[in-house]
Amino acid sequence: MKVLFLNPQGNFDDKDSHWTQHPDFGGQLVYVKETALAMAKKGVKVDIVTRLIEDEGWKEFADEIEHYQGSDVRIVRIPFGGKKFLRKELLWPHLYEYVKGIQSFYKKAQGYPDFITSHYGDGGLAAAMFREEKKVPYSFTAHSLGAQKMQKLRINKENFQYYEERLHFSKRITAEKIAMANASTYIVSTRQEQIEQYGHPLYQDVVHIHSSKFKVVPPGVNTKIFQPKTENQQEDAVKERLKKVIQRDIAEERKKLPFVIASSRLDKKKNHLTLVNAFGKKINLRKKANLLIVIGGVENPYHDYSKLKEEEQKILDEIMNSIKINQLKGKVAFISLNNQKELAACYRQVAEKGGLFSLTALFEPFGLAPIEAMACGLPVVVTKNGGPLEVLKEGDTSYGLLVDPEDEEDIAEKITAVLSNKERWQYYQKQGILRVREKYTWERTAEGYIASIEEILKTGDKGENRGIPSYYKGYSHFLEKDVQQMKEAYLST
Ligand SMILES: O=c1ccn([C@@H]2O[C@H](COP(=O)(O)OP(=O)(O)O[C@H]3O[C@H](CO)[C@@H](O)[C@H](O)[C@H]3O)[C@@H](O)[C@H]2O)c(=O)[nH]1
Ligand SMILES: O=P(O)(O)OC[C@H]1O[C@](O)(CO)[C@@H](O)[C@@H]1O
Repeated sequence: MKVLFLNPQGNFDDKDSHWTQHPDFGGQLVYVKETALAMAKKGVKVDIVTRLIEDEGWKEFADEIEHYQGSDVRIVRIPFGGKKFLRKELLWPHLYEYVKGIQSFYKKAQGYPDFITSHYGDGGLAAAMFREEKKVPYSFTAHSLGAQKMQKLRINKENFQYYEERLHFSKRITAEKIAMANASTYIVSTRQEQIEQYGHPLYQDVVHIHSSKFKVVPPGVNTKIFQPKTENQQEDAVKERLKKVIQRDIAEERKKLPFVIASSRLDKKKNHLTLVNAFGKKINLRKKANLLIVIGGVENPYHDYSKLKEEEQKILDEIMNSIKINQLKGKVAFISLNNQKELAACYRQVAEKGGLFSLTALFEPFGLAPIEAMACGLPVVVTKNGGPLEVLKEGDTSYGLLVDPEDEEDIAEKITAVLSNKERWQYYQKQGILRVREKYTWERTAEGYIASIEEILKTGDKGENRGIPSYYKGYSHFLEKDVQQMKEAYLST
């Protein structure tokens, strides 16, 4: 069986370059790579199909074909939308060129795939356009849906146009709906995603939340990387770097305190700010811990972060401002980590000193970072908005603490509750490790995908035949009326 993973945004290479150092290089790439590798290990022929980029700043993505070391999985890069890097919000008008490129690549080479898995609205739209012409069924994995992002960014009548011009939500929501309507199956990470995220009013004309198309397939954790205490030199390198950061950023009298570590992309919806403000406003929290913020690619934000993208600089400006007005200098440290191995080593160092992981995202569709931190033996205190609600609580059993990400009091209370009670800290350390071992492995994710694909290939394509607006094939402009229509629909929800 031959399966393509369509993931036009971000990019892939053997070194996982740029991961989390750009908003388009995050968990979705981890998810696509790990699921593809795990499926290939089970004998499936897998290609990850993404974009060919010939750009000074993105040198890793100029080869048409690349292999992951030790795997048959190929990264196939199709030229579309010019040569320069484009952030995901700017890909919409070029996806048909991507589809035509895929068709000619596979026609020449070795024939079309049996099945396509599509990722995010852009991958889903491309799969729908491919299927319309070549009748190959596909699954849709949202990773993140536009409606929730709009809500959490508090988009309203006043700022709608501002965000539309930058993030093109009307193009994204329209694409997501096309992807949903024509898909044979929806792969979701949690039941919560199926009911709450797909259940948003904006999607109700194309999806029924109790449809049999839904398959709950949880993502996994690479437990070769994310595991409790281990003896390897990576620890020493990171241990040294962490020591220097403590020396540089933490006041003398506070050096013994444990860390609360935050390690997500600098994206507004990750909401680092409320966590920093909680430190600033809640003395009981400050007494118990220092804050450690992971920022890939920036050595010392107290000194300079001008190399970051404009959006990320704005987010860091807010964080630095909060540190200033709350007199948090000496209580907040920054560390730059360049890959998952270093991240895991840092998690283990924080766990050794009795710290914990926190993520106060306004909305987190699933959240790979929390389960990775748990796998390293770190208790977690994370947002209750989204996937973590289902990951950290099953029946009466709790595997970590859930907080309202906009309530500094709640955040401070839950963090200090774990840090001030050794038994509770040990309980959540154990629960976290157990939860990941029981439920989150990429092998099981691959099994879920293969079972869904085999079922579709046996019972037939379940997708509708909903047409694709000519804008996405370059025959027209995105019509103002479509923007207005989505704006009214969104503002009425
Ligand atoms: O220095 C770093 C820091 C983080 N990461 C990785 O980046 C990923 C972050 O993933 P996640 O915590 O899931 O956040 P997002 O990047 O926002 O991922 C999106 O896609 C994921 C997969 O579907 C979902 O879990 C998220 O909810 C969704 O927002 C993790 O695997 C981290 O290991 C690195 O590789 N290097
Ligand atoms: O915040 P947005 O625009 O919904 O995009 C999030 C998506 O971007 C990525 O960071 C790209 O990897 C994904 O992890 C995620 O699916």
